[in-house]
Formats: sequence, structure tokens, C-alpha cells
Amino acid sequence: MKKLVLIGNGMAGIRTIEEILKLLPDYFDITVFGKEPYPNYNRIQLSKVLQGNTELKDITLNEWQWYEDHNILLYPGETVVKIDKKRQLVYTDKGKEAPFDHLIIATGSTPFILPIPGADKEGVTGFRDISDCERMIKESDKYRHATVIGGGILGLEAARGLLNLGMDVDVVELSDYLMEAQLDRTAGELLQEELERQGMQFHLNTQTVEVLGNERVTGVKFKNGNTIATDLVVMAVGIRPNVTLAQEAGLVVNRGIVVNDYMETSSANIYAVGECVEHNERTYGLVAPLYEQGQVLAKQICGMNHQGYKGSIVSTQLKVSGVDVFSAGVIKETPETKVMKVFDEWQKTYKKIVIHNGRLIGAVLYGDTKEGTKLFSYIKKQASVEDYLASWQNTDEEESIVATMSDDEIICGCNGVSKGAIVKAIKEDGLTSLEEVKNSTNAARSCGQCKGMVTDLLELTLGDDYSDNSKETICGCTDLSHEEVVAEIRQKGLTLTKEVMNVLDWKTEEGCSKCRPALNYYLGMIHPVDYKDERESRFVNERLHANIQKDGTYSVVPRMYGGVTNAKDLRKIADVAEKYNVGMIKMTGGQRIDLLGIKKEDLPNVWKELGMPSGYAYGKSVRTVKTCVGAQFCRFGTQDSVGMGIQLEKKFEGLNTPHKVKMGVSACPRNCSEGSVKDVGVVGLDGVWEIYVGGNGGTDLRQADLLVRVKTEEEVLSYTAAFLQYYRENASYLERTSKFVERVGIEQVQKVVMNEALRHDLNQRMDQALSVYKEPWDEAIENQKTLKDLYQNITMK
Ligand SMILES: Cc1cc2nc3c(=O)[nH]c(=O)nc-3n(C[C@H](O)[C@H](O)[C@H](O)COP(=O)(O)OP(=O)(O)OC[C@H]3O[C@@H](n4cnc5c(N)ncnc54)[C@H](O)[C@@H]3O)c2cc1C
Ligand SMILES: NC(=O)c1ccc[n+]([C@@H]2O[C@H](COP(=O)([O-])OP(=O)(O)OC[C@H]3O[C@@H](n4cnc5c(N)ncnc54)[C@H](O)[C@@H]3O)[C@@H](O)[C@H]2O)c1
Ligand code: SF4
Ligand code: FES
Repeated sequence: MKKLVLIGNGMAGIRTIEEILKLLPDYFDITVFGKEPYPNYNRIQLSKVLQGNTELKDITLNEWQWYEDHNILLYPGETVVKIDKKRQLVYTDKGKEAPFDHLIIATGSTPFILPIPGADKEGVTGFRDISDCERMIKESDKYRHATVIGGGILGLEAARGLLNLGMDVDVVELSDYLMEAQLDRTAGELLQEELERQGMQFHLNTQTVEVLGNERVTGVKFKNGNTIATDLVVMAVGIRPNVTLAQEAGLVVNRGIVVNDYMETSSANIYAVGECVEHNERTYGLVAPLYEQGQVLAKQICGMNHQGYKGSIVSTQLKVSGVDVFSAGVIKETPETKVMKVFDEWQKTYKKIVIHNGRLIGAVLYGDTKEGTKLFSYIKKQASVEDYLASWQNTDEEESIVATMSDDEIICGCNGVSKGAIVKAIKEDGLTSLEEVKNSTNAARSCGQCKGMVTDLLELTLGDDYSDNSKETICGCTDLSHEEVVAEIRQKGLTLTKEVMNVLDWKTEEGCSKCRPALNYYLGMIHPVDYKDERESRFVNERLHANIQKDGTYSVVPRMYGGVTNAKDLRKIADVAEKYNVGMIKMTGGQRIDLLGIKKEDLPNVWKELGMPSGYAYGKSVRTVKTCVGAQFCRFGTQDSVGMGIQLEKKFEGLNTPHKVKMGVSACPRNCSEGSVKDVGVVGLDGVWEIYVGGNGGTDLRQADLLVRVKTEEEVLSYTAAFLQYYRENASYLERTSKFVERVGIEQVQKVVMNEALRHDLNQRMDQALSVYKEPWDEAIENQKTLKDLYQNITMK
């Protein structure tokens, strides 16, 4: 068997081995040396790992077992230190010698560390591998302030991750706008505006000249003499191909290891692939071109016919939630180019297509990147403007973009998988799920941005046979899901539960205890002002405005905004408790006082004598806002958490929501009001508020996701309103925010609420919903019919 040795157990090297195994499964005796002590993992997803919610196991591309199954001898955590090209041997740092017939060098790149004084101090790091992520995650526990040097794609993904880890983040960029290599000024400025809103601080046109501190970094100094204090410095100023080994072995090396179209280096039987390579004077830093190289190299080593590697046109997308940016091909304008531009300043969407000699050569998209994949295909084949424009004719707005694509258009940019290849695999191999398409075609196996399109293709190809297994009908009375019912109500303008049941062919005449409350909620949400709540459709607790207890009595929880009370209210509570023989007075988890054991017929009089609003402890609505004592009394407090909590509770009091909503506001990261397990958790830091959403401390324990960092109390109210309204409009009835955020993804939620126009509209609809609020206890007391029907015809004292 021929001995094949791979140096570098990373993305390009292992993809090449996978391609070789497809062509000649048992032909080579394969040995892999990897400096990192892990199996091959998806480096692209490190940006997610840095955010703290993804682990190595989630991003592993080839499990240990894969190496065993393919008889690959893997040496993890072992570095090759020397290549002897004459004797065809490699040597490792652990004293091993391995002979080869074919050698592949796939050593990737290393982050460029600026050669400035202090760059070797503790607390200065690159962002390249798992250990970098682990270091940053650990440091974020201890330190508050990070500075990222480099406002390119890596720097911004690092900055977003560090924000998510709760750090304050400054980004220093040499150029005068962000992602200068991939964007033009307009897109760069839109991006900056959005990221500032997310909490990043930018220093553009700024050169760092020194890292300050003794052993550990304490600050950075700029060329203009300014300094900023910082605890952590992340260098993201580009990468350098890892060429030392090749250089020392006497191979021809420029910026990268020089290869020809066959991926051959200057020495026979030694090949190179990936970021360490220079081909036609170009190096690459994205996986798509590296995988193209890997395919060519596999064919070359297996002795198959091929066209050779001709270089790649690349596209990039920033993986920062709440931001959609796409760039492909040539984006700089010159006297020879023409551009098509559409800039919607209100929606903050921007599209620029660069044209040369009537052909598409590049594009930038901001705000709406749905067209990215299609544009990239057109740019790759340098399609004419006429062809591009024609592709839009006969396109139904509602139709998925994949339907309009031709078979040779690329769906998965990272892995170079075309629409035709995916459709063929679905049809010929009987694939029915995203997972199966991933395994069979490699599509969606890297950055994951094409998942939506692959799913659309499955749907398009399989038609009625496609089931995403996620359709759950409201109940047995209908075959429609929650989502479909809401869409039908909106589309057909339905206004009453009876009407919904008739028009949508309900199988039962009266509906059931599952669908009636759901329809009542949806109709109220869609027509907040005109809809008359159907009390009889509500659950018993909501009908009676009190929680029924085990023994048939009720509990009464009066509203105490922010958990704050006073002597007068406490006195009233004590009087009522004595007068009505309250069985137990208990503090609730939400910092309220619960009067337990009240008879149904006493409820209206208890409410009247309390003279306090309902605490909604029974409702599918905003319940309590728990607060910590905050800056006024606590020595750690940085913000007025009590005031903020009271404002939130007053604003959203009585709001109907798909399920109960609990909130918490704390004035420092110690988070005494436990915002990390609340539906909405607000944490005050110095000059900043962080808003977390989707937490749950109950049966479905879930840690809340950071939605956004903002500066003012008004912004906290506005972003919270936007989130809650988005939840109200898009969650299924009885779906808690934890499930909702999990289902739609925090990135999607961020995308919506961070869009200024959408946030504005959501706030308007929220205001409308809140405008019809009536205090339910007062309403019940004043309504003789309610008193008669629900509270056993009592007389008010
Ligand atoms: C945070 C982050 C996000 C990214 N996001 C994207 C993205 O969204 N889209 C995209 O296309 N690309 C992205 N990239 C770039 C992409 O990950 C790289 O282009 C790709 O991983 C390069 O593959 P490679 O095999 O050439 O190098 P690597 O994946 O770096 O693999 C090289 C391996 O060789 C090992 N090695 C080096 N020297 C030796 C030696 N002497 N002996 C043994 N082993 C050695 C290294 O330790 C490493 O494990 C991202 C990169 C990072 C860091
Ligand atoms: N989503 C993605 O596709 C993705 C994500 C992360 C990383 N990557 C890849 O990782 C590699 C590294 O990314 P990167 O962003 O470091 O490289 P880059 O070269 O794209 O960007 C480096 C940035 O640093 C700036 N810079 C350079 N010197 C500076 C200095 N002294 N001070 C301040 N700023 C300075 C540059 O102007 C540029 O904006 C790239 O190949 C990139 O394609 C891709
Ligand atoms: S969260 Fe912080 S500010 Fe609030 S009470 Fe706890 S320690 Fe004090
Ligand atoms: S486009 Fe990145 S995985 Fe498909």
C-alpha cells in the first residue's frame, strides 16, 4: 500500500482525505499528524463557541471513530517539526519518524500578531482555535473590558462573541470603515451603525502602537497618543500562511507554499492544500476555495483526470446575529466598472452589483442577503446583466428563490454544491431530511448559511411527500397548525372564534378547551382594538382572575410594581387577611404577597378592600418584574434596577401573551433577580443595560440569550416591547419564550428587533395592544352581570 502522510488535521487536509477515500477507498495507508489534540473540527463555528453556547462536540466534523473506520492512523497533539524530502520522511516533536510516498502539507495559517511593544503580554491573543476560545471565555469571567484590533470579518465575529460573554468591547480598525476588504463605504457604515447599536465601540482610522501594562495588558496606545484601558486584547489583523516547515524543507515558498494547478509543490510527491498554499500569487482564507483545491488534489493523487485548479472567486458572509452582510467577487469601483445600486435608507437595506463589460463581477448586500447565493452563481460564471435581469422575470414574490435557480447554480458556497447535485441526490438516494442531504452531498456542512435553501430544495423536490416533522396541529378539531391558523385569520380577515371555526372547517362545532383559548388569544392579538375578549373561552383562572387551589379556594396576588410595597398597602393586606380568614400569607418567587385560601364569593370584596390592581398571577400575560435593590442601596449596583423594573411592569401590565411572561431586573452581573432564567432579564452594567430573553427556571430549564446591549432606559423599554410583540405575533399559544427563542433562534429574533424600522412597527403595534388594557378586578366589581355569573351572585359590601 502507498503511504500517504497528511500534516495538519484541519478542514482542508481532512476534506482532501475524504475526497481521496471516495475515489480510492482502500488504496492508501494514511497517517495524519495534527498539532491540536482534537479530531477535525469546524473552525468556522468557533465564532459560535466563543459565544459560550456551543462546545467542541457540537462542531466536530470527523469523530475519532471516523479515523478508525477508515484505518487512518491519527496522531492528535503531535507536531511535525521536519520534512526530509530526499528520504521521504517526516519527524515529529515526540520523536516519531514517518515515511511517505505522498505527502500533503495542510498546515493552515496563524493569526498575525502586530509586532508592537507589549504584544507578548499576558492577555493578548489571536482567534484561531479552540484554545483561543477557551482562553477568552475564561478571561471574560474575570475581566470586563476587551479590545479587538482589526475591524475585519474575524475581528467583528470575535467582538460579537465577547459582547455575548458580557464584556465591554472596543474595536480598533486601521481603515476608515469596517470590513474594508469585503464592503464599500455605504455597507461598512450601515454595518457600523448596527454594531454600535449592539454595543460595540469603534475607533476607525486608528493605528495601535503599543500594548500597555506590566506582565498583563492594562491598555493600548494609539499613534495619535490616545490610550484606552483594557483587560484583554484580541488581534484580528489578518492571517499568515503557516509555511515554516515547508520553507525549512527547501520548498519554494512566497507568501504561501507555492503550488501549481495540480497542487504540487516544487518537490515531487509533496503537495499542499488549504490556507498555507499560494496559487497564482493568491492565498485564500475561506473554506470554499480550499475545498475546491482539495477536490483537485484528491484526483491528482489518485491519478484521475481533472482540469486542474484555476483559482477561485470568493464570497463572504458575516456570522453576526442581527446583521446580514454578503460580499462576493470584485466590489471596488473603477473607471471601467458600472454599478447597479439600490439603497433603502429607511429599511436599511443596500444592494450593489458591480458590472464590467456588461457582465456581473461582484456584489455587496446589506440588510437582506437572500439573493446572495444566486448572485454568487451569476458572478462565478460572469453572467451578463441581461441574463441576470431575465432570471427575475416570472418570479413570483412568494416563490422560494431556489425555484428560480438553474441546476448549475451553487446552493452551498462553502462546499461548492449545486442545486442540480442536491436535487439529484434527493431523487436518486431517496433523501428526505436536511441531515441526510448534509451527509450525502456535504451541503450545509460548514458555515450553515445555506440550510434554509437546502430545506427549500427538499420541499420543492419532494412536494407533498416532504414533511419537516414540525407540523403540530392546534388540536384534534383541525388539521391546521397554529401558524397556519394565524395566517388564515389575517388573510381572510376573520374576527370571531365561531367564524374561524366555520371558515376553516373545524371538525367540531364548539371547538375544545385547547383551541378555544388559542383562537381567543390569536384574534385578540390580531385585532387588539376591535376584538371583544370571549371570557368563556379562557381557562378558569383567567375567567375568575384568581388561581384556583387544591381545596377549591382561590389565591389573590395584588400588583406590587417591581416588588416594592409600602406600609399602607401592607396594612391593607393584613386587614383583609384577618377579615377573610386567609389560610396563608406567602411571598411568591416573583417578590409578591400571595393571600391563599380565599372563598370564591369573597373575591370581589377582597379586591375592593385591597384597592390594589390585579397582579395577574393567574394569566397568560406579563406577570411580575422582579428587581434587585440596585444602585440606591447595594454597593455593587450600577443602575436603578428598581426604577427600571417598575417602568417595565407599568408599561406591560395586563398585556396578553401566548404564555406567562416573567421578568427580572438587576443592577449588576451578580444578577440577584435571576434575569438569566426569566423570559426577559435586564442586567445593568456601568452605562449599559443588557437585555436577555428566553430564559426559564422551571420544567424547561433554559438560560436566557443575550438579545442586545443598550444605553438608555427608553431603549430597554423599546427593545423589550419589540421582543414581546414579536413573541406575541409569532409564538404558538402556550409556547413559552424559552421554547419560542429556541425554535426560531436568537439570531432571527435579533435580526428583527435590531432592525430600526421593524422595531418601530412592533412598538406601534404593542402600543395599540396596551391601549385597550382595563384593570380586571375593577372591571369585575363594576359589572353586575359578571358578579352574578361568576361569583355566585354576591352583593358587594
Ligand atoms: C473564528 C473563525 C471563523 C471563520 N469563519 C469562516 C466562515 O464563516 N467561512 C469560511 O469560509 N471560512 C471561515 N473561517 C476560515 C476557515 O476556518 C479556514 O479557511 C479553514 O479552517 C482553513 O483550513 P486549513 O485546513 O487550511 O487550516 P486549518 O483549519 O487551520 O488546519 C490546519 C491544521 O494544521 C495544524 N498544524 C499546523 N502546523 C502543523 C504541524 N507542523 N504539524 C501538525 N499539525 C500542524 C494546525 O494546528 C491546524 O489544526 C473562519 C476562521 C476562523 C478562525
Ligand atoms: N465569516 C467568514 O467568512 C469569516 C469569519 C472569520 C474569519 N474568516 C477568515 O479568517 C481570516 C482572518 O480574518 P481577519 O478579519 O483577521 O482578516 P482580514 O484581512 O479580512 O481583516 C483584517 C482587518 O484588520 C485591519 N487591520 C490590519 N492591520 C491593522 C492594524 N494594525 N490595526 C487595526 N486594524 C488593522 C484591516 O484593515 C482589516 O479590516 C480571513 O481569511 C477571513 O476570511 C472568515
Ligand atoms: S444584582 Fe448586583 S446590584 Fe443588584 S442586589 Fe445583587 S449585587 Fe446588588
Ligand atoms: S454555504 Fe456554508 S455550509 Fe453551505
